[in-house]
Amino acid sequence: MPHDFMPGLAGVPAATSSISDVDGQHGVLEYRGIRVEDLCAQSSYLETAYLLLFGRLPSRSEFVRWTDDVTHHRRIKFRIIDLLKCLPEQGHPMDALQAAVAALGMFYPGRNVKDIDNNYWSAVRLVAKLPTIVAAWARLRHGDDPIPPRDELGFSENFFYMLTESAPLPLWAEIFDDCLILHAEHTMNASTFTGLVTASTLADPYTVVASSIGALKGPLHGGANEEVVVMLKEIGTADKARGYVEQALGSKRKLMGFGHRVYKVKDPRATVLQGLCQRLFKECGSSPLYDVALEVERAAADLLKGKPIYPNVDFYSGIIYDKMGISTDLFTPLFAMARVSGWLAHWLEQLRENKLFRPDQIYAGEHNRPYVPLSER
Ligand SMILES: CC(=O)SCCNC(=O)CCNC(=O)[C@H](O)C(C)(C)COP(=O)(O)OP(=O)(O)OC[C@H]1O[C@@H](n2cnc3c(N)ncnc32)[C@H](O)[C@@H]1OP(=O)(O)O
Ligand SMILES: O=C([O-])CC(=O)C(=O)O
Repeated sequence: MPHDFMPGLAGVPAATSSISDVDGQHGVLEYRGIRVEDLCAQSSYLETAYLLLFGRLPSRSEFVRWTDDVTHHRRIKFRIIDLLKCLPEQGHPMDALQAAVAALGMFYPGRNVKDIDNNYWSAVRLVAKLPTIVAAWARLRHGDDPIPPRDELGFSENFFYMLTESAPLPLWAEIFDDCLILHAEHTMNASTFTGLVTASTLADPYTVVASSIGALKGPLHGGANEEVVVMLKEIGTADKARGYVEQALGSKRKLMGFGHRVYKVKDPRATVLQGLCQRLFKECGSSPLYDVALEVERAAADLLKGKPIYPNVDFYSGIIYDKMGISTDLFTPLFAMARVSGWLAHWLEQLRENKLFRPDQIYAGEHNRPYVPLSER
């Protein structure tokens, strides 16, 4: 049956889902019906991950069990650390993360994705171990030993501890946890769709997550958070922002961290992230990058008048991570650490009524061409 071709599948539903919803006209994002602003104000990343994965907020005892399970699965096998040691230290951390996650699956080879108990433990391991892999790689590439997790530290606190060998200020852990909540899920984005296609072949969840990590890396998707800070540093000072934006738009270059397939207003996550920037700066002093970013947003609003192109989630997140001393090339791995719960929620949902993804194409090539032997070409 012929259908209209929609480049980039824009507006084409790829699944029926009850995990999250975006109202792109009004700038509303809900996870399982709860607004992200409310989750940031009242929940934690781990509780939000449970909500996404299992469809509702946990009871007290469920939350204790989930937290204990994740906490006790943070360690990674020394052979994963050996694998990371073999990778080129100048390589991108997203590639190291993807390789390590794919390799994790070799240690936990349960192939039966219909086994609900096995699936629970796969979700626990992936949520628990991604931060350990990211922190281990961040240290190993500089010749430092990885720092093992500490069970008495919360999810975000422990990540900072594994990265820096010291627990963060409580405010930093709180703000970082909110960043993870904001990045945890976002309907049928490119990396979730990638994971869903992989899931539909009944591949194991480590392969699903490894394929999603690959899609997240690109600069049109999660990789934009790194590009934004590169751009802000290149601009340098707020007074140069307008000229930069004029030049970029004049030469049809995209502003990184702006625009979205679904949002036709400012991404609500960008607004929350700005609030987090302000809380952080109140305690730790301002960031010149933030002043440049505000000016870029102002200039873009003037120059793009009439076009629905506003800051997205990637615009302000890196400014927070940069202020916390995290290297720019770790920003997209931080996104993956958070988004793994969304990817896995979609994996579990897909398995409930799986149908292999196998879309069609419109063939635009030739037919019946003669084969010309090499000697005659
Ligand atoms: C977590 C995330 O993935 S959020 C997105 C992160 N990505 C980025 O920030 C990269 C920059 N942004 C973009 O490339 C795009 O906005 C996307 C890929 C996110 C979504 O875009 P799409 O829905 O595919 O729209 P598309 O790229 O076709 O753009 C439509 C129009 O808006 C313009 N536009 C879109 N984004 C931008 C931008 N960031 N800067 C300038 N112009 C833009 C395009 O040039 C195009 O203009 P035209 O109609 O005059 O040719
Ligand atoms: O929804 C999208 O296309 C991209 C996005 O914002 C996300 O994945 O968080």
